[in-house]
Amino acid sequence: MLLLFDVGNTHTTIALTKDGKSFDIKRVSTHSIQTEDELYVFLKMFYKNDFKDIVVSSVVPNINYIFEFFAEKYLNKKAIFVSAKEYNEIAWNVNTPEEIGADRVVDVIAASRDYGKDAIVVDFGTAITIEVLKDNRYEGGVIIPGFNMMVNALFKGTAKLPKVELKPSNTFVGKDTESNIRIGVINTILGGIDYTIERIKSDYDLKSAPIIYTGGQSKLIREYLKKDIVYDLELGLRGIYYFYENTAC
Ligand SMILES: Nc1ncnc2c1ncn2[C@@H]1O[C@H](COP(=O)(O)OP(=O)(O)O)[C@@H](O)[C@H]1O
Ligand SMILES: CC(C)(COP(=O)(O)O)[C@@H](O)C(=O)NCCC(=O)O
Ligand SMILES: [K+]
Repeated sequence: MLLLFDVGNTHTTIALTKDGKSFDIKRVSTHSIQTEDELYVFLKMFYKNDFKDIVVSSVVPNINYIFEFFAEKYLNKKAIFVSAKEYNEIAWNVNTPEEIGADRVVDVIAASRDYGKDAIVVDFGTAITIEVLKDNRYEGGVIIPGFNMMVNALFKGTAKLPKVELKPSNTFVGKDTESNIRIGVINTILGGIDYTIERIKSDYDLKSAPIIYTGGQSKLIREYLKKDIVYDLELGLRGIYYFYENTAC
């Protein structure tokens, strides 16, 4: 069994898998991961199996050492970390491939493996990212503040605005402060993403490319997705598995 970690700035998704198709998933808050021994105790509560390898997609480098210590101490192995430069089935057509967040790398790997050589991926996490894949070439993308980040920014940056609960609104004109914020934080961003995707489609001739939404917060907007959008919550986990298959096997 393989143990996969998708370490995001808010949550870490832990997944046990044999085949990269089905996953036994647990979610922890990333800041709760403090030592390799605590991680071991936590994992033993949920998983009885032994782990063949651990594969980590991390965008929080200052806790990567915990996974290294865990792998050495409890598996007598080296933890495997996702990075663009080690995956050569995709051309990383950006200035500094080593700079691409591992979560974006695995989204792109899984998109190319499961949806074809062209795809547009939107990952709704702490930050929202858009990835452009054209002819199996990663052309780069977009980074947008996440919904919660924007609610917090308005709350911390003003005297009177409250921290509102995230709920999309089906109107574009708010009648009270909360709905004004919700429309500003969610509806305008979704509209901006739609506009950006239309521009990407015309600039890169990607008119028929699949549009894939993923990430913890995509659950929030699922009922607002247009019919031509694919909702794939396990995209990144499959990408970690494909990375392992391609680089460690
Ligand atoms: N099941 C959920 N329902 C609603 N919001 C969620 C859910 N899971 C995560 N979130 C929110 O989405 C944001 C980040 O989601 P997540 O994908 O876990 O982020 P990251 O990968 O950046 O750690 C956080 O603000 C978190 O509170
Ligand atoms: C943009 C991100 C913060 C998103 O991470 P997340 O919201 O999943 O925590 C992450 O992909 C990252 O740190 N990227 C590095 C910069 C780049 O990809 O260009
Ligand atoms: K993410």
